[in-house]
Amino acid sequence: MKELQHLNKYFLKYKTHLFIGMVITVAARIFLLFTPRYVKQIFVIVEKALKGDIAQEVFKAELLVAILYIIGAAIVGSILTFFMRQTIINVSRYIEFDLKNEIYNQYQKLSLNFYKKNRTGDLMNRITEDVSSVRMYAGPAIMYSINTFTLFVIVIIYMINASPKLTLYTILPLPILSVIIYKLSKEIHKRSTIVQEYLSKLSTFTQESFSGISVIKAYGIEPQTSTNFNALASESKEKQIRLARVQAWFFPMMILLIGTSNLLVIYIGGMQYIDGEIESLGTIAEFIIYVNMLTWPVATVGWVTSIVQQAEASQKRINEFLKIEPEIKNTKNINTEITGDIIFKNVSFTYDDTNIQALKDISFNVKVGETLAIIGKTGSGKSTILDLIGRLYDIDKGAISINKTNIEKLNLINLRDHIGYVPQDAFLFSDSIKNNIKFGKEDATDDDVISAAKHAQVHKNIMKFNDGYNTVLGERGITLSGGQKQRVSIARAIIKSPKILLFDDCLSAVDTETEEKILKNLNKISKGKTTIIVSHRVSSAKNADKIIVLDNGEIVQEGTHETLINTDGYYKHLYLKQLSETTSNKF
Ligand SMILES: Nc1ncnc2c1ncn2[C@@H]1O[C@H](COP(=O)(O)OP(=O)(O)OP(=O)(O)O)[C@@H](O)[C@H]1O
Repeated sequence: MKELQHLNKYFLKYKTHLFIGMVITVAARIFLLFTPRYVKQIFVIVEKALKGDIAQEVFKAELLVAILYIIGAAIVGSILTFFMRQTIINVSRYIEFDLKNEIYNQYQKLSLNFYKKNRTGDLMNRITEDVSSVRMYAGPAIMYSINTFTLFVIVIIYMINASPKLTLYTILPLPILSVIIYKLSKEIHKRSTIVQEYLSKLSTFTQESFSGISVIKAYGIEPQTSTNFNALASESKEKQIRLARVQAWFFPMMILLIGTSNLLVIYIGGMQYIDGEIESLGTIAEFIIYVNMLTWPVATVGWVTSIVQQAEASQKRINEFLKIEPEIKNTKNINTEITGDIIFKNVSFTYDDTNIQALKDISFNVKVGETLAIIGKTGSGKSTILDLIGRLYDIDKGAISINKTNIEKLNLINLRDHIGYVPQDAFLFSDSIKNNIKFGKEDATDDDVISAAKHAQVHKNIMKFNDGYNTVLGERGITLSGGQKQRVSIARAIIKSPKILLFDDCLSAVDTETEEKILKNLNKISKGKTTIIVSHRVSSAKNADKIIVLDNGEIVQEGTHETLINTDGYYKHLYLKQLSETTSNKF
């Protein structure tokens, strides 16, 4: 129960609801317990009438009163049961909502490294499956526990009052029932966890197949994919059948044990009646109802125990994530002015998970209003530099400063707010084009959106769609071409009008003519801003104020386009190669 203490703050938050729920639960049980007592009463009245102890009119009147009591108590009890669920189960839904938000907010705070170390499925499971099983504890488990406790205490008092001996025999099989249900619930949970695992394997498999359907079709591997799917589905079916087998025992076991208790009541009660130990057959009827009333609550003791164990395990997994301190911490809460003067001083950086040293002793600076281009072979560390400016990772050695302040001392939110970043792999959300662009600036007007799209040279393409800017993009923006996606992503960065613009090879999918136009526009809008362009193309770099060439995490060349094309090295080689490609493309 240690892990579940995390929920105490929520129980405290909803204490009024919970208290009302508890009072209603107790009241509902009290009313429902009227039935057996009045059933007995009816037996007594009938017995008296049969013996001729009461007149016909009195008999009818007393019978009517008893029946009305039973009906009235059942109605009130049912209404209270409705409100019992409405209060306690609702509280569990509120707690579920709060907990999901708490986990989601924590996820948002955690750094990229966390996402690399944990699989998406696991992250999803904690916010869905684990929260669901915790909710079962916060709602049904608590409700059934109060229910069982109240019912048990009242019923046992009533039963002992009526016949202590009969009480003993009646409740004897109940603990056995509880233990059996506990064992069954545990087994059901074990098997249903396996079933869940298979269901998520199946959905991951199908999701991947649908996302990669073009590759599957292009390679003609549909039959192989179907065979793999069938194999997985058939394993999943086996697990489902194993689960159904153990679930099938649940009700037969309950019926068997209720039957045994009923038989004991009738047999022992009958013997006691013959021996004159109990006065009326009504007591036997009353006890039969008690036994049936007790069976489900007693069974729930086993069930609730298993729910609490599952919830404890789930909350433990949730707590593990909630306790993680974000690696990248915001050390300053007040905003610091950011103008975009960037200095890298002897920066080295190694990725934790791969142990790859991506940057080795890098030093450079970009002044406000300047454009820096970074050129280099694939894997040379270009994207890493951009990630470090946005403090997606903290560095091992050296210092990165903006406005002469170490970025670790800047307000993180403010820093990222001043950066317009266009990643290599443009990610668009399943939303309208307009909202995808506005993502960078929530309060942007339609005119701002259009202007950003024009600067990114994508306005004309957007206007060709029937719904224009309201065109909804499918999963990962499948209705757009690679180049269009890149340009929407550029518009998203431009609209923010940030102090620092970071472009990570984001013109790779557009033709050189469009690239030229975009670069010209960028030149206009980046006045007074710092721009860093990562590229494999000399055409993207040539107009930059400064160019650095990276190789294997080190700066191997540095200068302007003019100086670099006149110096032997990677840049000149690349320039000549791309120049000859352009020339040959013209013919
Ligand atoms: N998230 C990461 N985790 C671990 N290693 C990484 C990660 N990102 C990059 N690396 C490694 O760091 C090195 C530099 O990668 P980086 O992405 O910075 O290169 P790049 O020059 O941008 O390459 P490209 O031109 O192909 O985009 C590579 O060896 C890469 O494998």
